[in-house]
This record gives sequence, C-alpha cells and structure tokens, in this order.
Amino acid sequence: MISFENAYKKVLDHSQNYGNEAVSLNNATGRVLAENIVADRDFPPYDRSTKDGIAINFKAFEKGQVEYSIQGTLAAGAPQSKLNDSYDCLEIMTGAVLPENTDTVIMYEHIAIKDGKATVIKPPILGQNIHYQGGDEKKGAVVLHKNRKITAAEVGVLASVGKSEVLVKKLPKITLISTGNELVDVHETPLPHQIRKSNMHTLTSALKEEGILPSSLHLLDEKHKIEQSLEIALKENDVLLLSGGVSKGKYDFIPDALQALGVQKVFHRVLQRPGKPFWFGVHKELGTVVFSFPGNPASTFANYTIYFKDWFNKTLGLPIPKIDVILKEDINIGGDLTRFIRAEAGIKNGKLYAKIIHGNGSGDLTSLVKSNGFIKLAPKTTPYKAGDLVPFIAARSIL
Ligand SMILES: Nc1nc2c(c(=O)[nH]1)N[C@H]1C(S)=C(S)[C@@H](COP(=O)(O)OP(=O)(O)OC[C@H]3O[C@@H](n4cnc5c(N)ncnc54)[C@H](O)[C@@H]3O)O[C@H]1N2
Ligand code: MOO
Repeated sequence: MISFENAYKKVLDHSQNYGNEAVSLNNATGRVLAENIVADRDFPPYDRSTKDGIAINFKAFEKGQVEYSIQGTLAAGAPQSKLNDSYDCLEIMTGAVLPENTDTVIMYEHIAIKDGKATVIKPPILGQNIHYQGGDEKKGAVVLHKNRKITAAEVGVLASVGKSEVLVKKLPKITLISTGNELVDVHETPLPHQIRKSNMHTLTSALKEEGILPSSLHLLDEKHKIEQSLEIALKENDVLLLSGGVSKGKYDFIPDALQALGVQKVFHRVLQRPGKPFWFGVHKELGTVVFSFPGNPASTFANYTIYFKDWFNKTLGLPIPKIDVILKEDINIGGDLTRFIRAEAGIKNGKLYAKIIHGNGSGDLTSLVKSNGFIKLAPKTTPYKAGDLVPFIAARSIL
C-alpha cells in the first residue's frame, strides 16, 4: 500500500494532452482556451462618448463661454464628425465617436437646452465622459491567455475581437463501467438482495459538469465477460472510470483483468479512507488511463473528486484549486490513513469554516448530499483541534 501523497502524485504525473480542436463561439462555454487571444484593434477602437449630452472644446469654456449653439447631433454608429466652430457644440450619444475639435462631453443632466442652444449648469472638467481609444487594450495585446476556462465574460471578449471559432482543449473520451451482480437499473424494483446502480449516474452527472458526456457499461462478475468488454473499452476510450470489484473479494476480478489486457498497474490500495482499494493504471501502447474506484458509492465519489478532478484539471492545463478551512470541532483520526471526511464548508465573519458531517462510512451515500466537500486529514496520532487549518476538497460550489 502506498501513502495518499504518493498515490496522488503518481496520478497527476500521468496527466495527458489530448490536443486541441476548433469549436464555434456559442459552443465554447465551459471549454478551456488553447490559444492566446489578441486584440484585433484598439479597445475601444475610437474615442467614444460615455454619456448622452454635448461635446465641446474645453478652451471655449475656459474662456468663460457657458452657452453653445448646437451644430448637429451625433449617433453611435455614425462616422467621425467635426466641430466646425470651437465656440459651438455637437449633441452626442453614448458610444458615438468623439468629433474632431472637441475634448469634453457634458451630460444632458448638466445642461439646459432652449432654442437650439445648450447652457452649461454644472462646470465640466477637461476630458470628462470620454473613453479613450486603446484605453482598455492596445491592438495586438493579449486579452485572454490560453489555459483559461471560458465563461460568459470570456465569450464577450472573444466576440468583440471577432472570434466566431475558438481553439479549445480536446476533452477525453470516457466510458464509465460499473460492476457487480447485485446491481439493477434505476427503473427496476430491486429484489431484497439487490440494489440500484447509483455510481454511474453520480459520475455521469459529475462529468456533465465538466462538459463531458460519457458512455456507460455494466459488467457482471464473470471473469471472461469482463475481459472481453474491457478489451474493447480500452481501445475505444481515452479514460475508463470503473467502480467496484477492486478489493479482496472472490469476485473482484478487475485488477487481474486489467493487467491481463496490458494495463500497467501504477498502484493498487492507498493508505486512505474512504477509497482505500483504489487501483490506478495506464495502458502504455493505447494510452488509456484507468481509474478503478472502490465500489462503495461514497468511495467512488470521494476518489473521483480527489484524484480524477485534479488529474483532469492538470490535463487541460487548468490550475488545481487549493483551499484551507478552519475546523469547527476537535477530531481524532489516529492511525496511518489519510482521511477524507465529509464536511460542510461555509463562510462566517469572512473566514471559511468546516463543519463535519457525520455519516455511516463509505456505504453512506445520503450524507454526501449534506456536505459540500471533504476535509483532508493527514495521519496524526494526536487529535486535530477546533481552530486548526486543514485542506478542503470541494465537491460542489461552497458559497
Ligand atoms: N477483505 C477486505 N474486504 C474489503 C476491503 C479490504 O481491504 N479487505 N476493503 C473494503 C473497502 S474499504 C471498500 S471501499 C470495498 C470496495 O470494494 P470493491 O471495490 O470490490 O466494490 P464491490 O465489492 O463491488 O462493491 C462495494 C459496495 O458498493 C456497492 N456498489 C458497487 N457498485 C455500485 C454502483 N455502481 N452503484 C451503487 N452501489 C455500488 C456494492 O453493492 C457493495 O455494497 O471493499 C471493502 N472490503
Ligand atoms: O476505502 Mo473504503 O472506501 O473505506 O469503504
């Protein structure tokens, strides 16, 4: 058995690069940018008015002029115009190009208009209400760096630089595989000795949040059948996520089957709870990465969150989140296992605290919905104390 830290490092060391693909802008949300995005022109591309009002030449005001004849009106979308007489003004709308021979915009609320003349009520400051050309970004500047997750704000920037197609990181092709004769489908009524499959649905839902639509497969505990199906799945996928069949039972065929099919074991069994019998390996020729999680629903979910998500982030070039929380209560874990304890993190007085959610061990799925992640406690013979700072692995948004 290896330590958690060692296992975690080995998993991250096997992060992959699946290359890039172009997607249309409207399909880019949630994907990871694979190219630097450069401003194709200055931002903004011209000196623009930020208010509806009048554009003046400030020198006229400095010389004591408060009443200006209105030369005309400028709408956004009209080409640049010119103020012919420095002692007149032009009405200007928000977003319109500042006319030549003007340098200051006064909003309507600060003037009074009567008989084609505008009278200043509130004295302006030179250059007010103008968003200058290149004030946000100069043409050629990198406005978005690659390895960034595309959200609504990035989509807006991509649209404004004319990117109707965007280069993003390719996502791995994933199949989820559940194992076990005791499992029946969700729509079925289980017999007293059966249970409904939940792991595949949990993982499908988790992967959907990452923009991946996985395939899924169920294997009965039959050695030959397992090998046959795994052989095909290994060839057709980049990643396999399995649940069950990896501990010491008489029907736990998965580790042997994977190795017989050429998947190189990186490790099996980790000094952690839950999720101890985790098996991880890579098929060197095919490049398929195999996460074979213990079947207990809470163990599958914990190991998906702890290992797969960080592997996935690293694979896509995204940062791996690191959060520390303050323990709300004492807890004694002892022993030699790294513990991942379900907890509810929340902010109080600007600080992030974690309340432990007491559950019934790895088989207890219901306590997962009461938590928003796991506190990670390294093996320690003395108790952790309320007030201690410990790492937190978020399984959902914590705010
Ligand atoms: N002698 C030992 N026995 C066990 C050990 C051990 O070290 N020595 N480890 C225990 C730990 S810890 C875990 S975790 C489990 C993991 O067992 P497996 O990975 O072999 O999983 P299964 O036996 O197939 O299933 C365990 C449990 O989870 C239920 N299950 C499985 N798949 C699903 C699914 N898709 N949806 C819902 N529930 C599922 C299954 O019915 C079992 O109840 O081993 C311990 N034993
Ligand atoms: O390692 Mo198991 O996941 O504790 O029940």
